[in-house]
Amino acid sequence: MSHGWGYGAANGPDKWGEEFPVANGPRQSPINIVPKEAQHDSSLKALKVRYDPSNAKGILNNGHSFQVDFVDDTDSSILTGGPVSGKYRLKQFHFHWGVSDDCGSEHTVNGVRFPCELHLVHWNTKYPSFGEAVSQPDGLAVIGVFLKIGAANPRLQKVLDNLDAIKTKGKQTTFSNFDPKTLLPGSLDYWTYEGSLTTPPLLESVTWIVLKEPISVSSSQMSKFRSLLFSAEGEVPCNMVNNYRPPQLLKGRQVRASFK
Ligand SMILES: CCc1c(F)c(F)c(S(N)(=O)=O)c(F)c1F
Ligand SMILES: [Zn+2]
Repeated sequence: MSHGWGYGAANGPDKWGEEFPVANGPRQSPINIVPKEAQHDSSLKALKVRYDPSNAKGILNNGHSFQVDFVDDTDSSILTGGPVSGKYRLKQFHFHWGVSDDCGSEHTVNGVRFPCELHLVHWNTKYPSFGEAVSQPDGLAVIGVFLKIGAANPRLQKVLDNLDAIKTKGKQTTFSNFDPKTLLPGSLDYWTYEGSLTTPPLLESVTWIVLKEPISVSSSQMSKFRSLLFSAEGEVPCNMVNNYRPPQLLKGRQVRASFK
């Protein structure tokens, strides 16, 4: 590709394989989840997340989404249990969304798309850093949470209130004292499978943990996501919408359920 990857016709998901051949690999993400084909695994543990709000550091428009970054130099914000062994440290969370409420999520359930999907990215502390972990088959664990149109979500609003300050690519601002646990639904029931990053470099290093229960978001809150720009200040404005990769082939993988 002559220019960086993105989500447009010229540089979008159908073109990523030209620069990142792993795009056609055996464990790519996202996938369509078919609950009836997901096997309940009674050996799966309950998901355990403990986050320290003081680890929240900043919020950044990275030109593909926006992310909230966390201090990850201690074990104070970690994921344990669930399908993983050991401790995984929270690095960042970000979202994927559509141009309208009928699309936007990366994972789908029985082919149903949600307007938005939250990803909480954690790395395995058996490795010295995120940078080392991201290329290892057991390097990352990402919790995926669907957002469904309903009542406005006041906890999500605390994040959206900061988007005016990061409208264009490369802009960032401080973001502190926030507990991402407040963005999780009441139930931590999950589906899990072995997959990849859903953006280039598409590394096959992610244990996916997709929560069954969505959280709510209002249509007007969705408009706030769509007010961001892919483009940098001074460039032709390009609305940050449809920053999702469509479902990829399962290629024989098993999806397990933590619940009956
Ligand atoms: C390399 C940084 C990064 C991403 F850019 C990203 F999009 C995802 S995703 N959508 O699979 O959750 C990650 F997990 C991740 F670690
Ligand atoms: Zn993501």
